[in-house]
Amino acid sequence: MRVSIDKSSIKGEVFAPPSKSYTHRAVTLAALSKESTVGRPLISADTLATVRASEMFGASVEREEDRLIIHGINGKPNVPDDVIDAANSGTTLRFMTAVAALTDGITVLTGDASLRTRPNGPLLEVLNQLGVKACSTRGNERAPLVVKGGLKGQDASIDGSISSQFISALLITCPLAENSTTLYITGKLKSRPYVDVTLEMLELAGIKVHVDDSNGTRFIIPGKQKYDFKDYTVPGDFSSASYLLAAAAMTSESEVTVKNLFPSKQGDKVIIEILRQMGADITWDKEAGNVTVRGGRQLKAITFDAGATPDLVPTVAVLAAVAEGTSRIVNAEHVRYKETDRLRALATELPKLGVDLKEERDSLTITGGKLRGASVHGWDDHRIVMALSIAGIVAGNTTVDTTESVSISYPDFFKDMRSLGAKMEKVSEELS
Ligand SMILES: O=C(O)C1=C[C@@H](OP(=O)(O)O)[C@@H](O)[C@H](O)C1
Ligand SMILES: C=C(OP(=O)(O)O)C(=O)O
Repeated sequence: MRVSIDKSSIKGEVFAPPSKSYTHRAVTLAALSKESTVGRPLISADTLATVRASEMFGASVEREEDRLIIHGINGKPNVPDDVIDAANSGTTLRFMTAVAALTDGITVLTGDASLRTRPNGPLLEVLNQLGVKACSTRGNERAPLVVKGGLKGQDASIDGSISSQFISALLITCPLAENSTTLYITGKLKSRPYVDVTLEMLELAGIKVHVDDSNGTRFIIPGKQKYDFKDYTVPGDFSSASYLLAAAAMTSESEVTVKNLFPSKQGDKVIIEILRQMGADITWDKEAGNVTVRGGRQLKAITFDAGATPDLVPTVAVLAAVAEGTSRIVNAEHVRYKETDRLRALATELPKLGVDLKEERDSLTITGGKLRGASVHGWDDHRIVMALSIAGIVAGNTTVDTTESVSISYPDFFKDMRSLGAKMEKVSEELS
């Protein structure tokens, strides 16, 4: 679907949508427990993929007003009676590939065209070290994947430089293995805050994991543990909030408060520091959970290391496009393995809006200036669509296509932006 966007300032208050990452974990841990409720879950295409997969492993999930009631499988997943389709969700595919290792049969997992291009090699390799038979049908480490259960647990090492989801997936399932596992991380662990979110949730479920960062990183995971995840309420999502906060910072006369943003292990809370560093007028009332941004200040260029927080790259790239000076987004190679190659996508679309940008293997160099309206492509990637959309309220006279992809993480993005006064109107339905 194409949306047309005109110059706008935005004013008002919006609740941050629930966190996608916390919702995935809450549903997965609840499914491995006996009985749990998950309050204020994000209901989006990605998290529904995790719900469906959990049900295929034998859990039952009922939706009651603003919570999910989950009857879990108490650590023993059934062999699914059909292929598990993770759709567009990398988190679902990785987590459920590891859950499949706990069954006493064979599970096939697939995804949409985008997900079937994303790498899973390190996860497959380490599962085979841990007593599982795991492979990809095409022999290219990409979904469709086939997993024959038999997770034993032992010492193993895994490359952490491609995706932290492989590590989170193992932290979730190895506690249920026969034996203990020590997981040694090789390479530079990227997206570490997401592992910290996993560890936080495991502790809530009564699962013990010892983290040793003294000489490199290793996780010591005792086996034969039991999940006891209880009632949980999902916090607000800083990655989704980043678009609202950045939009306000880039447009004069804007004043926006995003609510439901409390101190969190989410790495993407750093968007507040980034905006402050760029000179934005931003305040965070941590007790009330309110972040307020007032627009109108000239933003200044920054250097942003994307190693820990890859999902902020589209937001920061657009901020850099209007900032005074030259910004660098570095340590970003793993941002190429998301729904799209996001460095490539941004390097293709932002110049159409008049942005001076240079793409290198693991970085973008962006010199800020005046944006001009253009017709840009969203690459069927929710984060590219939302970043280009907020660029559109600065540039004016802009259209963005494939906007239905916001259903992945922030289904109400356009509704919320319009409620704040953004001029964003649906133009057409693409023939898909
Ligand atoms: O564990 C998670 O919830 C996520 C981890 C990150 O992926 P990588 O660890 O592959 O960088 C991030 O990009 C994704 O949106 C969510
Ligand atoms: C890459 C993302 O999620 P996933 O890896 O779960 O597809 C994302 O939300 O940007």
